[in-house]
Amino acid sequence: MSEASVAVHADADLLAQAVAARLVVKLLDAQAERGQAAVVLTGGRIAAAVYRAVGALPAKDAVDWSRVDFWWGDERFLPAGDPERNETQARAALLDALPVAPERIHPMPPSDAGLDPEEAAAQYAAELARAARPGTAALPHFDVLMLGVGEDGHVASVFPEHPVHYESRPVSAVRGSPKPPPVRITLTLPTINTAEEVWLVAGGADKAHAVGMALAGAGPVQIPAAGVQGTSRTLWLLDRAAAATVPARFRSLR
Ligand SMILES: O=C1O[C@H](COP(=O)(O)O)[C@@H](O)[C@H](O)[C@H]1O
Repeated sequence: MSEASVAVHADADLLAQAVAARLVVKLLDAQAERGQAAVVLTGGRIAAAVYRAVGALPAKDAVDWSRVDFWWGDERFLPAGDPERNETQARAALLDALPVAPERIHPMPPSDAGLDPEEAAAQYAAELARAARPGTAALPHFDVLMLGVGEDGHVASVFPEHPVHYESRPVSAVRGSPKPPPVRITLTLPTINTAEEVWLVAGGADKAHAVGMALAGAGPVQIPAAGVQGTSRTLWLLDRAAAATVPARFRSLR
């Protein structure tokens, strides 16, 4: 497990551009090492800005997008194509414009697929297991997993004090989400923490309290972002407003 590090950018626009540039480089490095790459996408406002920024980068054409697997960290359990789905957002902001391999896009099941949320979560866990190295793991290798951070400190759809914290399966249905919509599907924190690199991306003053609490060592049940650690790297990517209460010991890393 890795120690957290923090990078701060002047504003949300520069943050999105910097994360986009990092993502392209990370995918290039992964493809150079492994011949392919796997990224776990997130949802929310800053994520959409990052996806748009990737789409605008000339260097994106250096990535072999047909050898990138796209997974999701969480999903709002809504019908296919609903604009509030994280999948719909990522497709519109980036994936539809890239030469991706359709079979390497792995959205979480929508609510109109004939499955209840628990069945949908189990189906996603089975899809992850199929992509794992046979006999060695229940999950694929994730080169980078991106997370937004909620004002309450939630990551993916792991919310403060929610029973999902006690779920032992790798993917969980979430009922009674405090943020709409109330039904969701999420990777659990132990699953998130199998990723090689986890990037927590947050912009705006409304995120400052949660970011500060997480980096100050809050408990993960109270502030789920505090429970996130990549196996090689845990990187907080912030704008100045979101970084306002980052503890002093991280300041030299800015
Ligand atoms: O509902 C969700 O919210 C968070 C954060 O979204 P933001 O708009 O406040 O940045 C997001 O990371 C998560 O994937 C999503 O389902």
